Amino acid sequence: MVIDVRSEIMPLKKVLLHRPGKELENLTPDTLERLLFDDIPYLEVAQKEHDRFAEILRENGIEVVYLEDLVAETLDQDENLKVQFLKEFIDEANVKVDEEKEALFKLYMSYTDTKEMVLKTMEGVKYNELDLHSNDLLSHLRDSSELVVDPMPNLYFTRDPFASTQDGAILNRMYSVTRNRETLYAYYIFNYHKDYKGQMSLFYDRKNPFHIEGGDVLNISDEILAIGISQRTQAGAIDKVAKNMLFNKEHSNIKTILAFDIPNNRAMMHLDTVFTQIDYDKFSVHPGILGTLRVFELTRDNDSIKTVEKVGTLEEILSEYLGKKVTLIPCGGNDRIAAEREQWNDGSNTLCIAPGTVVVYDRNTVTNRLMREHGINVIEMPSAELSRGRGGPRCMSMPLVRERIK
Ligand SMILES: NC(=O)NCCC[C@H](N)C(=O)O
Repeated sequence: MVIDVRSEIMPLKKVLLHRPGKELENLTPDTLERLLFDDIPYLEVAQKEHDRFAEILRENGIEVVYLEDLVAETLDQDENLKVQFLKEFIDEANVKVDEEKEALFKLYMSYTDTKEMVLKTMEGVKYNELDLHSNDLLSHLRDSSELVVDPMPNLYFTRDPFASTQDGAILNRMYSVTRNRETLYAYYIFNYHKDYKGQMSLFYDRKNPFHIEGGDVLNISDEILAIGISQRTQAGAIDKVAKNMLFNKEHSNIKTILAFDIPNNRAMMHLDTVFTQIDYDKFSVHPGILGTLRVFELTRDNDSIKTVEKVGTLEEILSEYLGKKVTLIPCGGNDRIAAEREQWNDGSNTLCIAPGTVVVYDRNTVTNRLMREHGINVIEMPSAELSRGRGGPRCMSMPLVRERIK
């Protein structure tokens, strides 16, 4: 199977990453908020940190594949497909002038190496890179160093444009314009790459009206999917996923979807910024959600879906559905200042690569020590520059294959 993901913790065998590129250098102070960053990373160091992340994964027997490579392989299969992709990409890039669209197409097609072309689509384009000849008022007034196509700096957070689950993926419509453009890459891989086309299920469509993001989706077990109702994921999207997965015996064993109603704010933008599973019975959690939570249980009821509201603490709810008592390890411990500091720097956003083994940001020292005190094998990665994008190791990875629970 090209995709086989039925837990958050079983040994990770294959994972999708994107190495941060020049898109980070097209961030400017006045675009940070719109492009969802809190500062401008130092690209060379961010790349070194990301290379160490990939090296840690490979050292643990995990096959690392890069988004840019899969997209290039897809488009290299057929020149017409490359043209079709570029036309669709330019349409979704919000370019308003026909001459600029034609000049963009010419620029992208001028790349003889398809991977370089793909990286250029990710990086963003300035007017002074285009061969433009118009002599209208617009052309006289535009600043040639301005961007005609936005960069996509969030692409290294491969967790979000789609969510692997069962034998396929939830291919998302995303909350923001800047990130929704990212989902076109996965669309082309899943529908045209020779290894993926027809070899996997799609449980959501990027053209659906409601937004959902992969950071909100946790594979609690082969039969239970947890999805956050958050700043990034709407209830209507969860209803649609439920219809596509609870009545699809051939491709989905999911029997229950748990929709967690979490605070709608940037610090807790996805469910995986407030809790992640790190062992069979252990979770790293943000103390801010240790109180009573609203969770909705969606299950099949003959030909319809039954939705029941459950009220309880995260510990009670997870213990009930996992059928065992779970331990919640608070991010930053019991010190509120440390908890807020380390949650902001994604201390809860761990990537579990095997039961009890997690990759974490080195900067969250209190949380990392606490996890070790609970017997967790904590593998630290450098994070000073990568964390400026407000995502952690789980955000920066999308599992494609995990071993199944025996
Ligand atoms: N799963 C995640 O928590 N992803 C983090 C995404 C960070 C990115 N700057 C965003 O705001 O979407």
